[in-house]
Amino acid sequence: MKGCVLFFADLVRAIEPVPRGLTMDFIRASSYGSGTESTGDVKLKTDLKKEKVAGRHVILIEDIVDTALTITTVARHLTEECGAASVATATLLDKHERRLLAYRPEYVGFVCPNEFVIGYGLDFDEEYRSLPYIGVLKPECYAHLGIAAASPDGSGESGDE
Ligand SMILES: O=P(O)(O)OC[C@H]1O[C@H](OP(=O)(O)OP(=O)(O)O)[C@H](O)[C@@H]1O
Repeated sequence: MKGCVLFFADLVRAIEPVPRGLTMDFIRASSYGSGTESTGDVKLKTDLKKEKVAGRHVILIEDIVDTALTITTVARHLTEECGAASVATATLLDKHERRLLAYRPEYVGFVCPNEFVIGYGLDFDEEYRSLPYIGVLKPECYAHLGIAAASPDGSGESGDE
């Protein structure tokens, strides 16, 4: 939820004409600890009422789809537990090279290279979310965690060290 809040705010204000019947809600889903890799254990926290979702068409707004563990978990929750009529995803960034689960978002802003990106909502250990742009985190910022730099070819080896 925190990652998408800036994109969400800009996106909904750009929809013309103002849609009738559009309602908004939030699900907090988190699987990243203090590192750059998903823990794979996606936890959902929400007070979304099933009756507000049942039978409705839902568009999930994401800042980034990476492994797709998060979006798959949220989409499954909305369909299987809340009874949504349909679920589509609009993501600002699609880092499809790193998919662990097959998932194709219906709406994609930009394809994202396999770099650790921060800003405009995206964080590293909760920092940098407020940057008004998206940037690539320098590997030296997370080298102390023993994490290999991301690389555009997905090998985990950085070519510019
Ligand atoms: O496709 P995935 O590998 O699951 O990664 C994408 C998710 O990771 C980030 O959330 P994060 O868990 O860091 O929580 P946040 O929104 O609080 O930053 C991002 O906002 C997506 O929801």
